[in-house]
Parts: sequence; structure tokens; C-alpha cells
Amino acid sequence: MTTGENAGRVVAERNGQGTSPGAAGEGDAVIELSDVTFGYTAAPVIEDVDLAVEAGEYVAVVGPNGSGKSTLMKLMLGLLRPDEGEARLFGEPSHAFDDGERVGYVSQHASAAKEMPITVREVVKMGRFPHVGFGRLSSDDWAVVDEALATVGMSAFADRRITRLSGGQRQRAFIARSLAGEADLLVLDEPTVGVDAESVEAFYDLLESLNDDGITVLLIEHDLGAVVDHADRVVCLNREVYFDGPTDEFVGSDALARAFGAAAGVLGGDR
Ligand SMILES: Nc1ncnc2c1ncn2[C@@H]1O[C@H](COP(=O)(O)OP(=O)(O)OP(=O)(O)O)[C@@H](O)[C@H]1O
Repeated sequence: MTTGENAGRVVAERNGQGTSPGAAGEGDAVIELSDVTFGYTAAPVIEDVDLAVEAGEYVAVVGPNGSGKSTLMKLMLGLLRPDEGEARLFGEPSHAFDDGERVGYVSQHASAAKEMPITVREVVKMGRFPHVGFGRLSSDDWAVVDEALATVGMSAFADRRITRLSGGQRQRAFIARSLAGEADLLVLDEPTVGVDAESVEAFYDLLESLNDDGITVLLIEHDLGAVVDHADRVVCLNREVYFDGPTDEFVGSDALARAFGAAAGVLGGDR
């Protein structure tokens, strides 16, 4: 599958259409957290987190169960507001960010779509809605939809019901929806839960090719092997940030053991 070439076509189209005057160039901060502290109760589950993700990066957030990864993601996306500090998305306070199509979100629960009685193309078409004001799609819009399907290698499944796909195929369909929406940032929360090993590898190859073509990728991941093999940068979280730096430095550091404690041996696997 030539995902790299296809991804290039869609991204070129994305850029060519110049939908967003504030489109992030390489080096611009896409996500910024400054001294962010947050708790659902009085006890913080995120404490004093400083983090900046720049356009074009491929960053993985890792940490043990309950370490605050999903909470951090919600703070980044403005779904939660910090108790202290500030979260910004594309330069705006995250909670006030209203340019939602720039952010593609793929959850670990793609299975939630299992009951949707619609085809893959219809799912991907939804990505165009913010661009067409929920009106009819033009032939150019449909071309973007079809390019997005091609990019993720799902053209052959375009007319198949989303209910009749494997977990990995479904995740691809949701990525295609984000591409059709011309997302600059893809946020993925443990996207390969329940996906078979072979499809997982191809899925990470797809993310890498999208990142090569300029899409910023933020991956929340429990599979450390996938992180080590694919992300450029690792943020290791357990309420606080234990490590933030290049993946190869993470591998040789003691951050894993400190953040994961006794679970490190298990979660670290044999990598
Ligand atoms: N809505 C909520 N209300 C109260 N506490 C919550 C809520 N959501 C999460 N928590 C708690 O906040 C802490 C961090 O949870 P979070 O889901 O962010 O961790 P996580 O690292 O994503 O976990 P996992 O890897 O298991 O998905 C946990 O102790 C969790 O029990």
C-alpha cells in the first residue's frame, strides 16, 4: 500500500486549499500546557505539567493505568479546564477553541461505531460537514473524501457498512474522516486496542506517513513497543511529567521504572 504517496496528495490538497489562515507551520506550538494542575476532586491527577507540542511533531504520551493520560488529553483539547495554569490549542485557550475541524480525534472505542448503520464513505463524508455548513458536498468535497479514503487504504471498502469492518479498518475510516476534515492535528487515545497485531503495524506505518506529510500526531499509548518504534518524542506521565524528550533517550533512561514503578518490567516487555 502506498500510503505515503497518497497521504502526500491529500495533505497537498489540504494545504493548497488554505482553509485556515492560521495554519500551523513547522515549529509553531500546536498544544501548550503551562503549569497545569487539575483534579476531579481536591487531589490533583495532573500536577504542574508544562508541555508544548510543535507543528509536525509525533509525540507519544505514556504512563501506567490511571496516571492521567486521558485527563491530560482532555485538558489539551479543552474538554476540561485546568484548576491552575493554562492550556492552549493552536495559540488559543483550549476551552475557547472553536476551530474543531483542525483537530482529528480517534478514540480507543472505535467499536462504539459498531452500531452505526452507515457506510465508510458516509463516515468520511462527515469530515467535510464543517466545511460545507452541513449543506450538500460539491464534487471537490467528494474528491477530498475519496482521496482521504485512498490515503488510509480504504477505497475498496468505501461502500461497506462501518459495522462490517475489522477494528483496524474502522480506525482507518475514522482517520480518513479527520483527513477529509483537513485536520492539522491527530490525537489518538490508545487507537489500536482490540486490533490484531498485523493491522497494528500497518496502522502505525500509516500514522508515520501522515506525520511525514506534515500532520502533527499526539498518541496516547500503553503499548511501549509501538511508542519506541514510531514516535519521535515521549512524554512519560504519572500525575507529573517524569520524562519529556527524544524516544531513544527515553529508552535508556530510568524514567520508565520511576513512573511505572513495579509495573515497568511487565509493561516494558522485552524491548
Ligand atoms: N470523570 C472522573 N471523575 C473522577 N475521577 C476521574 C474521572 N476520570 C478519571 N478519574 C481519575 O483520574 C485519574 C486519572 O485518570 P485517567 O483516565 O486520566 O488516567 P489514564 O492514564 O488515562 O488511565 P488508563 O490508562 O487506565 O486509561 C484516575 O485516578 C481516575 O480514576
